[in-house]
Amino acid sequence: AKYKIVMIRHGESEWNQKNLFCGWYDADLSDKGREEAVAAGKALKAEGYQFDVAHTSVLKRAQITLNSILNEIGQTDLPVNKTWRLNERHYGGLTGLNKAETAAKYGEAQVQIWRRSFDIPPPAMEKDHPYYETIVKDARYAGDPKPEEFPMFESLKLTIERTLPYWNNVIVPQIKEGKKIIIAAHGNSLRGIVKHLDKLSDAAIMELNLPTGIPFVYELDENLEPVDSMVFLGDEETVRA
Ligand SMILES: O=C1c2ccccc2C(=O)c2c1cc(NS(=O)(=O)c1ccccc1O)c(O)c2O
Repeated sequence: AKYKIVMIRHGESEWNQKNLFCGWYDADLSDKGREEAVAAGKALKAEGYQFDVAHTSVLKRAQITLNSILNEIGQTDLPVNKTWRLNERHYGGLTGLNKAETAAKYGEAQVQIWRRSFDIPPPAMEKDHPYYETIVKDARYAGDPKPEEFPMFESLKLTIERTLPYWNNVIVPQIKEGKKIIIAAHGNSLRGIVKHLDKLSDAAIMELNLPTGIPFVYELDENLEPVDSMVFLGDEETVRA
């Protein structure tokens, strides 16, 4: 195929481990997540991968995953682009809640509605939310997104709508220049790219749960149409809901 691009969902975070909605909260990787990241680097090294540029989110769980990989393949000097557009979906007022708290606060029926919907957002993160200041005032965002654009909640639809402009305007031109690219991001931002590449329906993309810490490769033709979709390196465990 004309082009190849590698993507990876970050390793398990400390909040994944506790089954908390994480979203834009900057949780660290768990020990397991760090091990996953190192294993991913080793798998890429074993296949001889080298890159010209990396793209990741502004959240440390994706950045540390990427750094582990670059360390394993001996490319710690690689240019890395960090953007909020590759961040995880923003879970609004649910940020920091676990399953029991969510069901207790909103009821099981509402949870099932949210769980199955593509465009119904969670409740907004209000100013009195425990993590409002930590997230909204974080210096890493400094005006991007603009204050009037800064999300306080996202549906999967909204997440995909803010990820794809970065794919189309930044990553695609680099692919066409022949750059070898790795993207280290999050379950829902990667869903946006996968949905776009494979022309998946809203229902189909909601069925797709990318495993943490396993690199996958897309081979694209000259029109950036997939020749090979989502080929996992190492032991594949594609999780389908
Ligand atoms: O409540 C939600 C939800 C609410 C608002 C937007 C999106 C989602 C969503 O995508 C989701 C949910 C629950 C569960 N499962 S759960 O009910 O077991 C659950 C609830 C709370 C925290 C973690 C859990 O695993 C999921 O697997 C989801 O994908």
